[in-house]
Amino acid sequence: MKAEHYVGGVFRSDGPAFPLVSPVDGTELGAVPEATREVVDDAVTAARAALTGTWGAPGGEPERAAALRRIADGIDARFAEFVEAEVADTGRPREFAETVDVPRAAGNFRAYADLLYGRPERSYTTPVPGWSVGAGQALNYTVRRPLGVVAVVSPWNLPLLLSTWKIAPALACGNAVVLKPSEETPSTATLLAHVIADAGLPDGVFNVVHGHGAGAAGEFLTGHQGVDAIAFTGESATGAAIMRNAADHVTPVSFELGGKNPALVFADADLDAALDGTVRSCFTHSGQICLCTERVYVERPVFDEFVARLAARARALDGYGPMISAEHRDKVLSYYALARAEGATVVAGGGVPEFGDARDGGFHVEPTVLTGLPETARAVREEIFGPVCHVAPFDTEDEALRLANDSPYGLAATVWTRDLSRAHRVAPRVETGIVWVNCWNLRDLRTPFGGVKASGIGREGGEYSLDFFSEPVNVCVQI
Ligand SMILES: NC(=O)C1=CN([C@@H]2O[C@H](COP(=O)(O)OP(=O)(O)OC[C@H]3O[C@@H](n4cnc5c(N)ncnc54)[C@H](O)[C@@H]3O)[C@@H](O)[C@H]2O)C=CC1
Ligand SMILES: O=C(O)/C=C/C=C(\O)C(=O)O
Repeated sequence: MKAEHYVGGVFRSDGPAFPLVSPVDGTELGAVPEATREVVDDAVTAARAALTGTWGAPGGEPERAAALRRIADGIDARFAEFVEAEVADTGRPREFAETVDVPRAAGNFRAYADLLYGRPERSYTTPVPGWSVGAGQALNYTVRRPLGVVAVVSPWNLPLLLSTWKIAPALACGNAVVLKPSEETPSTATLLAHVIADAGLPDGVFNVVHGHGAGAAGEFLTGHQGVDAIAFTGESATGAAIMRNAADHVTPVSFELGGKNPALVFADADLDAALDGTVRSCFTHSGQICLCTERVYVERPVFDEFVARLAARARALDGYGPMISAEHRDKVLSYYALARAEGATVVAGGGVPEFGDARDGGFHVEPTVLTGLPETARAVREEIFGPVCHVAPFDTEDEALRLANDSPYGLAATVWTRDLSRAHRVAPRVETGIVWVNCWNLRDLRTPFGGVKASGIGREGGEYSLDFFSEPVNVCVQI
């Protein structure tokens, strides 16, 4: 699929082009148009114009829910093309795109078509006070209206899943959307625009502009006066830059940012299950999921066994996929070097795999297990976003919690224990937005999703997204 902008119902490719590079073997896959300020202006103008139509009008829920279902059906109908595009752009295992990315994208639209009907609003009856005019009562009730034009800025790690996770609730609430996908992974966004065009949404309700972030399309969009809200997933430092840019227009933001996620493995855990879970949470998509574990704390009696078995599993991994770009591979490798310099023992991996085929031109790194670093080490504190974890021992529950919470981030944690009381005691004390007990990345789309501290602002999912993407308006009627 050739990457194109989609603006006001029209596909276009204006702006200088930049190359799209395969992370698997470094070959060029195609060219992507870089949206200029004019293209971004056109997209915001088209989105604003669409708001004057029927899309976000009161009572439009049935029409919007039907449209979201047509989009979901359209994704299903082009399933193979979406899989192809996501695999080519990201280099991820095909099975991951087939079982996670594409089904979940359709699922995001279906979930919000359903959720539109499940929203009770409260009403309050208030006595009219003596100092007011007349007597009797007033009835207060809340109506929800769309925010307006929503900018969605999405990352490269789960391009379709994460963009539709924001687009679906934004559209459900009657907003018009301008999507700026990552420059690294533009293809499924263009394909989605075709599906949305075929689903018959009014022109301008959904728009896509391609291009880079800082000093380019992302910055033009998030600083645009015509944008009423920003939903962003990506690096925490980028979130801070977007906030500064949005401050002039006091634009509300919903942020899903980075993490340095801890796993706590207690000695009473089912160690096989904890190992399986930790292999998944550290190495799925080569660690390029914001929910991935990078810090593992293991109770001392099982520490040596756990490290040995985790390292063996890491060494045996195959087909885990490359880093997204040469730049990101170099960043991850620089952390491997830094960890060594900081005194780490490299128990598994630590380098670049050799395949003896075309993949040697790609951006692969080895799954890596480290031990022996102090908690102050940069490799323990900073998000690496690669297939790497540091494993450290602990002796008490309080120590485990102290270690887990000593982080600028607070996105997701996993706790492995057979002790039910301990699980319920520990989970609320971990300073993250999500705590998984004896599992990882089990998702119910109605639950609050997001992080604390530098890991984000606000929550996505279910009614939390519907709340962000709509404005409550209180109507007070004297009766
Ligand atoms: N928490 C998460 O889900 C993710 C975290 N990351 C982290 O970010 C690091 C770098 O990856 P990137 O793709 O470069 O993440 P990023 O945060 O730079 O990019 C995410 C999106 O924001 C846009 N963007 C970048 N700078 C912008 C700006 N100043 N104004 C507006 N938009 C801007 C990008 O074009 C992209 O669409 C990774 O190494 C990882 O640490 C990356 C992807 C997802
Ligand atoms: O990696 C991220 O940024 C977020 C991942 C989110 C999911 O996997 C999810 O919503 O299920």
